[in-house]
Amino acid sequence: MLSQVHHYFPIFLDLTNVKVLVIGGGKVGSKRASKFRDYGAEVTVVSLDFSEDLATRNDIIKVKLDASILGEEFLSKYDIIITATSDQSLNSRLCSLGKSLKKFCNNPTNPNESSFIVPIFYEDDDVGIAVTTMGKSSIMSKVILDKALEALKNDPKILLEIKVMNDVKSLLKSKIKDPSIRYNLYHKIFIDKQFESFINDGNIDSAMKRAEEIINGSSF
Ligand SMILES: C[C@@]1(CC(=O)O)c2cc3[nH]c(cc4nc(cc5[nH]c(cc(n2)[C@H]1CCC(=O)O)[C@@](C)(CC(=O)O)[C@@H]5CCC(=O)O)C(CC(=O)O)=C4CCC(=O)O)c(CCC(=O)O)c3CC(=O)O
Ligand SMILES: NC(=O)C1=CN([C@@H]2O[C@H](COP(=O)(O)OP(=O)(O)OC[C@H]3O[C@@H](n4cnc5c(N)ncnc54)[C@H](O)[C@@H]3O)[C@@H](O)[C@H]2O)C=CC1
Repeated sequence: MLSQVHHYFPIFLDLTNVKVLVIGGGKVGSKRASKFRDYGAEVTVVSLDFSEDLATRNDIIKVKLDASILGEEFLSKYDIIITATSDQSLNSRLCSLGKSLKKFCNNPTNPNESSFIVPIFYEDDDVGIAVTTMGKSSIMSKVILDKALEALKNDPKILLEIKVMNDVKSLLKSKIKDPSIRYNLYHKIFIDKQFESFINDGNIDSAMKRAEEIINGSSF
């Protein structure tokens, strides 16, 4: 797994109150600024000019400035820095300065310099799926994501089972104090044939009753 190639650890971040600086307010910068803002980050865009999309967003701070004058003091104020100007060497320099200040930096023009990649993703209240091809092709990442979503759509049982297994977890937490016993029972219920067959029939009430039966019947 750990070859010479740059590897990235996937995480799902809560961006509430996270301070994001986007440098460059063109096509790429606007899209990223909007996405990060939509997910709760406090976003500032520094650019020579701003796209129409950005101009209409009053929930994003815009600073009209030549980014080549930005230094440590300014960058220090942010948690995440995205360098999306049309000047590649400026992007590289600022991303590298950001990383030296222990900030997370994304340089969309050069994934090898980025501390994280912005993946193609889908997320709702139940499922999050993020795909990258390590910057090789965002088009192919989209193809992979669409295949995963199609597979989910064709198997509605999975979505039902996520809800049921979450209910089973709540039930276990209310009945059993020891986490290791809970964990074992959680798996026992999941692989139980009767439980599975109730889920296959969409019979949630019976599935939950069966789960309770297994919990009550276990010796703990
Ligand atoms: C490494 C990465 C940056 C990172 O670190 O985050 C990166 C890199 C590059 N993309 C390029 C091109 C395009 N990217 C898009 C779109 C998206 N690209 C995004 C992510 C990423 N792109 C990261 C890797 C993700 C992965 O591994 O899959 C998305 C998800 C997020 C977002 O941009 O907000 C967004 C999805 C929108 C959607 O479809 O839902 C389009 C289409 C469009 O804009 O409509 C095109 C034009 C067509 C094409 O060429 O594919 C180029 C060449 C630039 C040049 O020509 O100079 C580079 C640089 C290079 O390859 O050198
Ligand atoms: N990762 C990705 O998904 C993609 C990356 N790219 C790359 O991203 C970069 C930006 O692309 P676009 O947004 O399409 O370009 P664009 O031309 O739409 O926007 C560039 C922005 O940078 C700003 N800018 C330029 N020099 C500046 C400076 N010194 N100080 C402050 N702001 C400055 C401009 O004012 C402009 O708003 C390009 O290098 C391009 O190759 C392009 C397409 C997709």
